[in-house]
Formats: sequence, structure tokens, C-alpha cells
Amino acid sequence: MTAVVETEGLTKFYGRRRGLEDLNLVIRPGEVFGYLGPNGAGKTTTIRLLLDVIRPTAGRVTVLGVDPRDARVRGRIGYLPGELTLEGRERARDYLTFLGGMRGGVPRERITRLAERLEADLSVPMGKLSKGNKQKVGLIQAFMHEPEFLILDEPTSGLDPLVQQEFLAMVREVRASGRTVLMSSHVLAEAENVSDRVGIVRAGRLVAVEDVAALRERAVRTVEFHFDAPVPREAFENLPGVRDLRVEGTSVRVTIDGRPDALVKAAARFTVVHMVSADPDLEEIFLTYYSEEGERHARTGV
Ligand SMILES: Nc1ncnc2c1ncn2[C@@H]1O[C@H](COP(=O)(O)OP(=O)(O)OP(=O)(O)O)[C@@H](O)[C@H]1O
Repeated sequence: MTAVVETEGLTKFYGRRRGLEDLNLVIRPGEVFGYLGPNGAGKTTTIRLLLDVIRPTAGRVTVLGVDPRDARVRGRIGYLPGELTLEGRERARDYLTFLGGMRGGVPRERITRLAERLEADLSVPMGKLSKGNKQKVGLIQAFMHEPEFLILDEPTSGLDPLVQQEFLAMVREVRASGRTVLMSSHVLAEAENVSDRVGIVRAGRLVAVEDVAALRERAVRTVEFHFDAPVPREAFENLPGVRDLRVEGTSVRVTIDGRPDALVKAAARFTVVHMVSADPDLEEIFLTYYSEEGERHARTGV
């Protein structure tokens, strides 16, 4: 299958200032790719290159199999810019209807349904929309024509937590229909929920690309079992991935590194009355990885 995005040595300098350097990235059809990095890392630069808003200094890029300069590809993409400018007296609904017409006609009910889901007020003139409502209008226009590829720059900024959840549900639906999403963020927690893979960019360089499920599997977490009677320590010793074993009467507390399978099977030989497993803090794992491996990647390129 053709990659949705494929870049080779993609580079953008603004004069002497590095925006992005030597980006080699493939985004596969049907995945949600989280593009993460601190402010000024190069996320927006990458997105603008994909959309032909700016042109590369060096390197190559294809989007949905074609050069982004091919204007026909634009209609197949839904784009939420990071800095949205929605001004004027036109009502949000009229603006969205107009845009929908430009994109070959978007059913009115679809716009209404998206507005309901995001709790967006479309009766307000655009210039008078609150920041959060502007963001919602931006999201509606990105999703409404059901594009093959959604590029969302900081999509949840300004949205309250409940609306964020709804947005994430929308992203999952896009993936379920086999379409592709690239979303940028400077917060891992926001992207980890829905992303299949995450890429980290820093100071214009991609320092890591990780599978979220694999990252979770590598995570260190604490697990606690409570049994109906005291258990022998030996039953939990030397289990693969188990560290810091503490057996106190009827409870067992361990740190596990990787899969909990062996531990769960060992515990299942006794009567478990209660179990606590702290969710791995992906942000923490990622930061560890980011500071150790990431530094190495950045230095050596491997
Ligand atoms: N038009 C421009 N002219 C000069 N430098 C620019 C321009 N746009 C971006 N840069 C620089 O390129 C680098 C990458 O910026 P970019 O906007 O891509 O980062 P970002 O990861 O999107 O950050 P943010 O989260 O703040 O939007 C920064 O050092 C920025 O100052």
C-alpha cells in the first residue's frame, strides 16, 4: 500500500535558522501518528511542508502518493492549522456551508452532527467566537468532508476535557474507517490515548519514532495482589520481569518490567481477593527514553 506520507531527507531552513533537518518519515495508511515535540521543535514546519504552504530547502516528500504541489491532493486532506484565524461577521455555520460547497458539497446534517458532538455554537459571527469555539469550528471543517488524511496541528488546544474526549472518539472513528491521522502536540498525554505510533521531534530533528503499544509493554509498573490467606514467597521469586518482590502476609507487591503474564499466572494459583495495577506513566517512560536514547539518536543518528 502507498504510504500516506513519505519523506526523504526533508529539510527546511528559514535563512540560516533550522526549521527541520533531514526528516525521514513514513506514515502508513490507517494509522494515527502522534507528532510530538516542544515549542519550536519543527512540527508546524513539517506540516506546512506536507501541505505545500512552504517549500523544502532540500529533500523530497510525497503525500497520498503525490507531490504536495499537485493541487488535487488538497481536497483529499483535512487540515486544522495551529494558528486559526477566523474573523468577520459571517456566522460559523454559513462559513462551514460555504467551505463544504467548495469541497464538493458536505451534507448539512453532517455539520450539525459534528457541531453537536463538539458542543460548538455555530450561530455566532466568526469574529465573536471564543477561542475554544474557534478551535471547534476548525475541527469541524477538518473532519466534515471525511478526508482520507487528517492533519491536525495541536488539535485539543483550548478544548475542555469532555470535548477533548469526544474529539478523541472522532479520531478513533477515522482510524476505524481506514483513514489516516497525523496530529501534532507538545503534550504526550494528549497523543498517547489515540496514537498507534509517536514521533518525537526536537530542535528540527526527528529523534525517535515509537510504537505506543511497544512503549507501554516496556513500561515499568507496580502491581499488588491481596490473597485470602498468606502466600509463600517462593511462588513469586525469579519470575521473568519481576523485580522488587515484597511479600507481607496476604499481600504481594512487585515492580514488573514488561509483560505481567508470568506474575498473573503465579498469582492465579492462589485465591486473589483484590488486585491493584498502577497504569504506567507513559510520559515518564517517554521522557526517560527521550533523554537517554533521544540524545543518542540526535548525536549519532542511530
Ligand atoms: N517563518 C519563519 N521564519 C523564521 N523562522 C521560523 C519560521 N517558522 C518557524 N521558524 C523557526 O523554525 C523552528 C521550528 O518552528 P515550528 O513552528 O515548526 O515549531 P513547532 O514545533 O511547530 O513549535 P510550536 O509548538 O511552537 O508551534 C523554530 O526555531 C522557529 O523559530
